[in-house]
Amino acid sequence: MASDLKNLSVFSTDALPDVSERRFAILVSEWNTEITEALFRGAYDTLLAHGAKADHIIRGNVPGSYELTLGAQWFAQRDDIDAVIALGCVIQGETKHNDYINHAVAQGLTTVGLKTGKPVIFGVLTPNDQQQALDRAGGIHGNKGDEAAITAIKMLGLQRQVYTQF
Ligand SMILES: Nc1c(NC[C@H](O)[C@H](O)[C@H](O)CO)[nH]c(=O)[nH]c1=O
Ligand SMILES: CC(=O)[C@@H](O)COP(=O)(O)O
Repeated sequence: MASDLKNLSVFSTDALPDVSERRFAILVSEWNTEITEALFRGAYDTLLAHGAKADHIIRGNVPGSYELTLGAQWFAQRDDIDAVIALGCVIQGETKHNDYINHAVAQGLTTVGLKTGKPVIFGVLTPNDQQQALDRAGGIHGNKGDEAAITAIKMLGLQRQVYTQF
């Protein structure tokens, strides 16, 4: 398997932009809270470690991952928010419910980003079981929250590059 024994959170942090004045919203789903709290800790700590200020990070909770989309839209529509990080964990159940949630959230977050022109980061785990979730929330495969934070920072850097005149 592609992810066997790999730390999926290994990423380059070379040439990250200055985000000391950037403002971030982190949305956290309340389903599978052991996992999503670990994702939040990873995202929050990674933002701070790479230049964001604690008072420039706002957290919002949503009941489940399906609600991440509307929560992301509310934050992304704020003039004082530059990027939104959406964190959740949707574990395969007995039915296809998880598929519907995952597809809705992926498409919904994409739409919010496109409509607002702001980075809206998909930090949602879609594991088959609890162990796969634990492995990606600070376990052997890293922390998806770390990755989501770095992704937000990198996209803000690209945004600045794109909209900076020659
Ligand atoms: N089963 C999981 C859910 N289900 C709840 C939905 O996200 C949603 O809140 C509900 O359908 C009402 O709209 N949510 C997760 O984040 N993770 C799950 O494993
Ligand atoms: C993944 C979920 O939505 C959770 O409610 C379990 O779903 P299921 O009813 O398919 O077991």
